Formats: sequence, C-alpha cells, structure tokens
Amino acid sequence: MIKAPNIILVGPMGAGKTTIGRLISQSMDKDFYDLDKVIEDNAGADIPWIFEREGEDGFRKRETQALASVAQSDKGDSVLATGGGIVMREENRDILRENALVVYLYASVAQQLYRTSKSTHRPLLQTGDPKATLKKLFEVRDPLYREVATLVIETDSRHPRSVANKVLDAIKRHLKEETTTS
Ligand SMILES: Nc1ncnc2c1ncn2[C@@H]1O[C@H](COP(=O)(O)OP(=O)(O)OP(=O)(O)O)[C@@H](O)[C@H]1O
Ligand SMILES: O=C(O)C1=C[C@@H](O)[C@@H](O)[C@H](O)C1
Ligand SMILES: [Mg+2]
Repeated sequence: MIKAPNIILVGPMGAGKTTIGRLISQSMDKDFYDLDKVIEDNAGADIPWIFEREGEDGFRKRETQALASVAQSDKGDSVLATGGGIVMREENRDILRENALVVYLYASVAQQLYRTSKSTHRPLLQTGDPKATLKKLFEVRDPLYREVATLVIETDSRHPRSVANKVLDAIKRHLKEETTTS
C-alpha cells in the first residue's frame, strides 16, 4: 500500500476522472468520492435538474460547498474525482492546491467527444455542436488544470487500467522524490 496524501483528479469531461479515480482508490486502499455524486446526494436531485432549476451558477455554488466539505474533512485517506468545471472558480483552485496532490488527466478534444457521446447527463454538452463546446471549454480550462496540478497524465489511446497504473506510478515517483529532497 502506498502512503500518500489525498488525491484529487481534475480534467475535462470524458477524461476518465470517475473511472480512473475509482480504480486508483482500490489500489491505494483509500475511500473514493465523486464530487458530482456528492452534489447530487446533497441536493437530492441529479445534475441536469440542478442546471435546469438553478442555472450553472446555482450548480457552481453547490460544487464549491461540496468541494470544501470533502477536501477539508478528509486528511490523507481519499481519492476525489471532480467535475470538469471545478477549476473555474479561484476559491476552488485554492482549495485544490492546499488540500491534496492534484492529478490532471489530459484527453484531447477528439477523445473527450468520443467518450462523452454516449451519455446525455452532461447539461453543458446538450448543444447542437458539442465538439465546438468542448474545444471552447478546453481552451479556457487547460491552463487552469495545469495551474493546480502537480502531475499531468495523458490518457488518449490508453485503456482505463493502463491509465490508472500510470497515475499510480507517477504518484509513487513523486512521493519518493519529495522524501529524498526534504
Ligand atoms: N482511458 C480511457 N479509454 C477509453 N475510455 C475511457 C477511458 N477513460 C474513461 N473512459 C470512458 O469514457 C467515459 C467517460 O469517463 P468518466 O465518466 O470517467 O469521465 P469523467 O472525467 O469523470 O467525466 P465528467 O467530468 O463528465 O464527470 C466512460 O464511459 C468511461 O468508461
Ligand atoms: O465540465 C463541466 O463544467 C461539468 C462537468 C460535469 O462533470 C459536471 O460537473 C457538470 O455537468 C459540469
Ligand atoms: Mg466524472
């Protein structure tokens, strides 16, 4: 078992945060949280419903509350998969940086499009041109993911298990380097 701080995964819709987060939590023997699921449980409603009734702004307020409660309450025992828009608020970026080892799962826009195309539960992609939406979001968010992340892992053309192994190796290497340099 690896000794490590809380791990938080960031990245665009379809990067695999939920899928990879669950896999690495099992390998590291840590609890797994999915922030979108925490928000839904707290609201007693699903994300499309929250967007419809409260708008994106209402959803973002709920997202910040959920992030603060999960990130600050668990000390070293959890893996948290966030939603793609978590980096949009500066206060969220501060919470991310201060409370965990943040891993950016990178996926190209083509892969994001492919991986999100079978699902309708992402309100921001219910547009006539999801590819253009993903591209626009990526241009704004990619620098913000990089700003908060300590590790960046490429996920294109990799099976989820292989991405998870790559993340685990990178975390191990990082923690070893931290121990030898401190
Ligand atoms: N490395 C991968 N290769 C192929 N398919 C993948 C990979 N990672 C995830 N997927 C698939 O892509 C889809 C989206 O993955 P997932 O829900 O984990 O993404 P996410 O980053 O959590 O997205 P969101 O930000 O919307 O919550 C799922 O069907 C999942 O099985
Ligand atoms: O990229 C985004 O802004 C979002 C991603 C999803 O995980 C959800 O958090 C929600 O659909 C918004
Ligand atoms: Mg997810």
